Amino acid sequence: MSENQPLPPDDDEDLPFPLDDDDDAAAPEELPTDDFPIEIEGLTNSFGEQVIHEDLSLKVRRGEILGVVGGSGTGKSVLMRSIIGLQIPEHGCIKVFGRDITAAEDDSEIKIRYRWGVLFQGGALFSTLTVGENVQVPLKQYYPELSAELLDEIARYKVVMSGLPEEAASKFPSELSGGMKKRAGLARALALDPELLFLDEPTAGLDPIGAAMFDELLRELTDTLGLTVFLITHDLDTLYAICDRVAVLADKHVVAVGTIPELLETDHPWIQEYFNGPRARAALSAKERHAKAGVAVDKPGKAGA
Ligand SMILES: Nc1ncnc2c1ncn2[C@@H]1O[C@H](COP(=O)(O)OP(=O)(O)OP(=O)(O)O)[C@@H](O)[C@H]1O
Repeated sequence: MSENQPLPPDDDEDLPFPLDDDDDAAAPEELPTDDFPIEIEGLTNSFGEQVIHEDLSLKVRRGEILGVVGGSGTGKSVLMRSIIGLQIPEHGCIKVFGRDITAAEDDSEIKIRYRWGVLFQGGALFSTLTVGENVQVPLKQYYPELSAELLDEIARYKVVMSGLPEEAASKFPSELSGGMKKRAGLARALALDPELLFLDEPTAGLDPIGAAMFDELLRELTDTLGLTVFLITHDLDTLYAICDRVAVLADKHVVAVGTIPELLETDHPWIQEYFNGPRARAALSAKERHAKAGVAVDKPGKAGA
């Protein structure tokens, strides 16, 4: 750990884990689970007069990568923040692993945070900490008894798991490329062996090859670790390549959720324009080209890798 105190993240004000010293937060709890680790019912969110969500409902299936799409400003990030307890909704119920997140009176009451990992849009890495130290932050918080050696070892393991060379653990965020930063953020999101992963536009700003490699990694990790993934994206290639289902936000709620062929059967104008536009056709034909070249296998994610 650097002697410097961590400064707030350089590019996002949010943290994917609490920084309070609540000892209870580390206590493992047996919580009821079912086939929907996330269940949202009748959600309403507003900022002043601006209503973002109105009567929004959505269920996320265990083990799926759910793509979340919608026009700019439709409230995708606000929805994610609501699920992880950073945005208190006006109305509605959000259950994560069967626990009503909205019923928690304060942050420390949300004791299931260790079961999810978050990669915010900008990565939100501590700029004064190395990548390895960034990964260690949530580990130290939830497992303060871990030795420095073990922390180092776990952090290196997560760094490599995220597709970075081991040496990257000792680098500072400013020494990394954009793609490496995303992977470093992913390593930190995976620090606590989460069951749920929240990703806000993870491939934004990456070149197409870097984005495809990130997609491939994400699909592999999801399948290997049995993750459930809530993935906000504008990237049509990502949607076609790795998402099991896609939820569409429009008109203040989820207007449709399903596989892309199922979405195409709806007559919602935004869905038709989005999935039938020239960029969508290009993404689809790229996927088909990969399939013809023998890259595709039975899982959706392998096609576009
Ligand atoms: N803390 C806040 N205070 C006031 N308004 C907010 C706040 N956070 C978000 N908003 C507003 O809520 C709306 C939805 O924002 P959000 O970031 O969820 O959109 P988005 O769908 O993720 O957009 P994009 O695709 O452009 O990232 C926007 O109009 C935004 O200005």
